Amino acid sequence: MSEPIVRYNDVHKSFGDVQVLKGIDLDIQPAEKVAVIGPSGSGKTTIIRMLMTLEQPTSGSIIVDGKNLWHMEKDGDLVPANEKHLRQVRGDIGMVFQHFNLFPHMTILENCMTAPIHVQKKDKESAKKDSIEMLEKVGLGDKLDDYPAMLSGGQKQRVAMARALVMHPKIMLFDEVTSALDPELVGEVLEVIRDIANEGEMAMVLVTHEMEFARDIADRILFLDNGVIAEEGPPMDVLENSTNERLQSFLHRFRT
Ligand SMILES: Nc1ncnc2c1ncn2[C@@H]1O[C@H](COP(=O)(O)OP(=O)(O)OP(=O)(O)O)[C@@H](O)[C@H]1O
Repeated sequence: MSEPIVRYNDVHKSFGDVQVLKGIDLDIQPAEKVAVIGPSGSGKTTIIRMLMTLEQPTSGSIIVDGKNLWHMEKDGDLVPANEKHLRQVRGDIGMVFQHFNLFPHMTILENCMTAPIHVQKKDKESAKKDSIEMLEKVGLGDKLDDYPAMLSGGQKQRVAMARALVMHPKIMLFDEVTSALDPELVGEVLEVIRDIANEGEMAMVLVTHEMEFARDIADRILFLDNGVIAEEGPPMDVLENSTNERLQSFLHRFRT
């Protein structure tokens, strides 16, 4: 097996007195697709927000592509990471949120071009070319000059995906990206994720309540319960064959 692209080592996270993650050990392989399921409040979002450096573990470490997220080497010692180090690590990771977080005053093309120009320091022409290519890939090649307010929720979410993809991340994180959508718009967004997954190159971590979708595209499903990974394995094992009672009752709620 190759070196993992992501490694969590005994990661704990507390907010005040509340222990949200209680010892997460997890390796994710390059190109692996991992779906995270679990009850509300079990820590699913916190797990992936930590990968994006939006939250810092209370203890334990997270390694992304060989780089420690929060610490860097200096003169042979591990010291707290500086902004430059964090920017470098973040460069490997793209994230799509439940709420689209688009810039309302920019066209969708400008929304996509901003990070390549300002973060990756690409020239405007190549940022534009890449952004158009990604927007075409998510089916929005005819909307380049529209503003976010002119788009449906599904289209906005597809812009958010193009904006993350244009950075060519090694890992894509999806945090309940269909939860805020009207039911009839969910399919078009899942279809785009499925296409990205089928290309196969990137590792993907998806927090989702779409069990059928998780079954279809994930290599592995993690059931997070009360801050620990209570069950994990291939979709069939987790969704059909597990004897974990908490998992069974969680799944039962989706089936009824
Ligand atoms: N910034 C924060 N400050 C304080 N508490 C927080 C913070 N972020 C998360 N929490 C708490 O941590 C717990 C886990 O939250 P998290 O969002 O990771 O759960 P989740 O499994 O994604 O839930 P859901 O399915 O409802 O989105 C919750 O009790 C939440 O209130």
